[in-house]
Amino acid sequence: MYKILAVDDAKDTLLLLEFDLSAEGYQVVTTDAADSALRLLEKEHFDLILLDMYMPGITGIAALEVIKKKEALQHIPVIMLSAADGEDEIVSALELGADDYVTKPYIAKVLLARIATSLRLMEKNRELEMLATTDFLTGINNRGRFYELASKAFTESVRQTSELVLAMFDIDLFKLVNDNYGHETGDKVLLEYTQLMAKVFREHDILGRLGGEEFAVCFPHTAIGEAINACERFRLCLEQHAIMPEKQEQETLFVTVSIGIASTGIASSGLEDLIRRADLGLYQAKNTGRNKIIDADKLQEMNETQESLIDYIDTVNDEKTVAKVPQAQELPGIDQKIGLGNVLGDESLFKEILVMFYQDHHEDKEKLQSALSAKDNVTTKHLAHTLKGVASSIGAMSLFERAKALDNAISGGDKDQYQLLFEEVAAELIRVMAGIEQELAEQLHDVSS
Ligand SMILES: Nc1nc2c(ncn2[C@@H]2O[C@H](COP(=O)(O)OP(=O)(O)OP(=O)(O)O)[C@@H](O)[C@H]2O)c(=O)[nH]1
Repeated sequence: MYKILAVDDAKDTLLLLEFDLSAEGYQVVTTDAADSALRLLEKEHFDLILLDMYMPGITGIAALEVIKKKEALQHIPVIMLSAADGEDEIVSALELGADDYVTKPYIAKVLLARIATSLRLMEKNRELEMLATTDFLTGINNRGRFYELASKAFTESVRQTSELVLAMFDIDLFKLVNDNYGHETGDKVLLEYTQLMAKVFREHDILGRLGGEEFAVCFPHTAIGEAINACERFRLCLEQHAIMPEKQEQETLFVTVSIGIASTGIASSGLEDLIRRADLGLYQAKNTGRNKIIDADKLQEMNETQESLIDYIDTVNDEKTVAKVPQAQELPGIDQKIGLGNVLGDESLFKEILVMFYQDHHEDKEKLQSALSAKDNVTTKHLAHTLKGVASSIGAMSLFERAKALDNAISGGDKDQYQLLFEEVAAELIRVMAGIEQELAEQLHDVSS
């Protein structure tokens, strides 16, 4: 049943409204002043407001202005009730966002018809908003809506100096589910996975599907330890959750998830930075066996400890005797802190890995281009996916982000974007490879000869 708030200083009009609207099946709440109406709107939910233009104290127009400026109220349709001669006021009310107006004394049939039209429009708007903000398969926030809500929560956390945590989730080896059980079962897995998420996480945690099998949760007002516990609970629940495939003859299946987590406990320049760090944790989880949670803040702390250890060793030893890996700025596109951290600070191993990376991937640009030209999405996806993984291991974070964008676009079938995203990957590949070529020329030569 729709609930309508009727605001008018004339008691007889309120009585009439209450009678006419109740007879039509609406729930009616009446009040004779705008300030009490605004208080009621703070406390209760209403589907429509009937607002008299002229009232002592705060006028209807002033109240309308307040309503249309408040995010939580501005979507409620407002029908102004006005004396027949108030044309200028009617125009200003419509300009301020009133949805309609009805002149007094009103004709019940006309008023009811206009209320019905406004409510119908409101429902249509709600539906459109749902479609624009909800993921069609799982019913949770889509990427755009997730970013919008998480950004708001982030700003709020800065204002209130409270901690906020962001976790990125990626179902492990999900491609195999589709390959072995079919796409329909893959969809079922995504749906049950989301239902489990909604069950395990709290109502005010923000859930979103960012694309494919990648999800995120933003935990406002939460300490990192609590968020890790919640994620661990989810990881365990999922691991034990049996899913019935669509084809009955197939065996029950189980999936696992890798999770990267980061908090505002460590200085964050913004939501993007938090997401980037959580993403880094996620790919570390993927690269070190999957089905686990990696706290990216710990990775950072570890890197910082290693860095000070390296600095200490450097000062103790004679510079010439320490085989130093080129510094971060000497290797374009590579964050040495991350790359070195991934091999626990072992510099010579890091060099070897860079050489291997060069050997295995310096022709990826050409390979990607020819796969794209041949419209061979399987090969393009494979190349982008692999590149994404290895780029994160060596700390080539920009390359990682670009390969990931291409990988996601292919998973989402976003064909218009392929060439553009490929060009971004290609440009970064050239930069990273040229840096390695220049700095590690000797090692590359040793390996090839
Ligand atoms: N059924 C189904 N599959 C999807 C959907 N969106 C993306 N996918 C599939 O998800 C798979 C993602 O696979 P990859 O990105 O290769 O990664 P993975 O197999 O999960 O491997 P790791 O992430 O390395 O553990 C691809 O096969 C996509 O086709 C969807 O809405 N439904």
